[in-house]
Amino acid sequence: MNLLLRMLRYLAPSKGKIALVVVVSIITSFLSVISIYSILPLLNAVFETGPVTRTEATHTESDGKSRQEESMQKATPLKPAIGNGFVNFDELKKNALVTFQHAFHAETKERSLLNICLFLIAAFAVKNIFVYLNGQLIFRIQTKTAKKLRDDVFRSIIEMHLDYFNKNRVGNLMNYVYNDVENVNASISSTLVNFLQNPFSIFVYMVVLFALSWQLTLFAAFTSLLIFFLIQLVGKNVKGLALTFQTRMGDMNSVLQEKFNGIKVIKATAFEDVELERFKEFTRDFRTLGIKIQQMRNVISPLNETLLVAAIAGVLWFGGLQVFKGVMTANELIVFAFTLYSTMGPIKMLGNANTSIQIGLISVERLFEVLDAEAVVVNGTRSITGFSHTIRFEDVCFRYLKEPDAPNVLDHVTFEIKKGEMVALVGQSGSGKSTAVDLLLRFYDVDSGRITIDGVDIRDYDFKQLRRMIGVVSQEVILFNDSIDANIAYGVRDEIGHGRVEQAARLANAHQFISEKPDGYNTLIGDRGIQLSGGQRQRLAIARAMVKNPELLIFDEATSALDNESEKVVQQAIDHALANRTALVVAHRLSTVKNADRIIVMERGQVAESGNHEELLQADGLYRKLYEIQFAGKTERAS
Ligand SMILES: Nc1ncnc2c1ncn2[C@@H]1O[C@H](COP(=O)(O)OP(=O)(O)OP(=O)(O)O)[C@@H](O)[C@H]1O
Repeated sequence: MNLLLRMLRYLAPSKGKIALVVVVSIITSFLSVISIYSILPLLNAVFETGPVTRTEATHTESDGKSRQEESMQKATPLKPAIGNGFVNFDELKKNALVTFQHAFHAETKERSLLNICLFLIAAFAVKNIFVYLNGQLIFRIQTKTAKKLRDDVFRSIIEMHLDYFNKNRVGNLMNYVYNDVENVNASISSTLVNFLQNPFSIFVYMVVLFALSWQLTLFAAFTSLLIFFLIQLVGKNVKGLALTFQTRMGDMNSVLQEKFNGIKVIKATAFEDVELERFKEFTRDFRTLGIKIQQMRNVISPLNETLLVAAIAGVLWFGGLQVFKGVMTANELIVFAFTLYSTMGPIKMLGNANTSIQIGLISVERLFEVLDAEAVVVNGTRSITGFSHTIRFEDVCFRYLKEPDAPNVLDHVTFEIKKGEMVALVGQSGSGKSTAVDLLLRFYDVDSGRITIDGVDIRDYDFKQLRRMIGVVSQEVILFNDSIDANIAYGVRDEIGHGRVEQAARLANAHQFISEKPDGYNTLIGDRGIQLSGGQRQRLAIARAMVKNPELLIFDEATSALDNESEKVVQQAIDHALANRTALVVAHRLSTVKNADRIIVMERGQVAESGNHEELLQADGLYRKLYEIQFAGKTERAS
């Protein structure tokens, strides 16, 4: 119930349109009845016997009553009313027919026939204009609601703390934004059609059916229910299989995404044939399932038709008997069959509505879970655009897993970065260097201790402003499929001109290679910057960090090795970037940090030692060991 109420809140901005749907639905339903009912005089006119001459027509007219009217009176003798005067269907039918008869009356029978045909066209045309109008209205309502929901879900996901993305697979998140919203979209349309539009149609069709013959209507209702029940029974099996098919289809998408993303590894290991064999196995299963579904569908279609024909035959048989008894005319039986056929559509939709609404509700529940997810990293209110003195880690402890026996990834870490200093974090892989950076950026919050900027806990600051004053070059270079210019100016495009972009590119040693590209700064670099070399990608990442002239530069050095030439150019770019700037460098190559004001050596989440390069070499501790390992590696490679 709560879910429905919340969904109604999403529909609230469209309440005007929803009211319009109701009005248009009522008009459409009445037009449907009028258009169907006009068939009866048409049939009466056509099935009147004998050639019609003008004299005859004039003669009948001079009698004050047309032959058609007479025959109609004959064909529809007064029958007893149904109920206790609530609805006198016979009167209703007779009046409707006489009204139509008068409306179409003309000098000749041919002319009357033409009038009826023209009216039929006009009535159906007007009705269909309203049907179109309703379709448009409903589509606008459902897409407006789905758009708002999709925007909200995307906002909610993109604002989520980083750990949320560690715990949720990308495919799953994409599912929320695409499939779940799509399900809700379909469900809204189905609900609107079924609860605003179809009830009116069914009601007026029912009135027509009862007016024509209440006995036949009851018989038809019983037969149809039986047939629908049988059809639903078969349909259920297909639905189950179709769901499995959809899941497999989703699996195939994930497999393809993974394989194409990892195409380099596949090629480098010459694994194409193995992957092809795996894929063939997958498509084999896929095909088998497809055949099963199609087999059922192929059975269902003729089966449904046979059952429907059986229902219609039943109605015609029962109706025929009514005609023989003189309870209804043959023409009325034809109109009855036509109306019954028109009623089937809305009733069938009503029957299917439940499934669509249930699927929609499951999706709504999942989406509201995303929307309700609480922020683990709570934003502060203090504004920050720069700092004057010190950034301090004060006895910081942190662990990713919050179980009591999980080890601390950072264990009582204390160090500081003074304004203008370059501080380096070094240590073996997994010692907690990147985690310290992530805490400073408030991707996560410390478990105990605190990080301060100019003495203020960073949890008090607005974290978006905090992040904006920090330029980050991370290990993994993330570029977008856009121009070089847009990639460098990412996030600050509206604030800076091309001059600043070029200046940053020069600082990052990137200007030259950019200028050599055919479109210069407007060159598109492909998905994830695939059209650039590793070194070029790194230099663009440096330019991106430099372009905002950050108060603090965080440099998480890439572990992937570049060739000597690229390494030299990238190192130069790093040196330019670090000059005269407060910087925190996570370094793997100790050559990068020789000039650092302070080097913090991390070991298993703790600060093992700190000092400058010379001091640490002399201390003869972990730093010296690491240095010697790297140095030995270099000399080995050189020899
Ligand atoms: N999202 C995460 N969830 C759980 N554990 C994590 C997560 N990220 C890192 N860790 C663990 O935390 C520890 C510290 O990782 P961190 O990335 O900070 O190390 P690092 O010193 O930067 O390593 P490297 O030099 O290899 O980049 C490692 O043991 C790692 O496995």
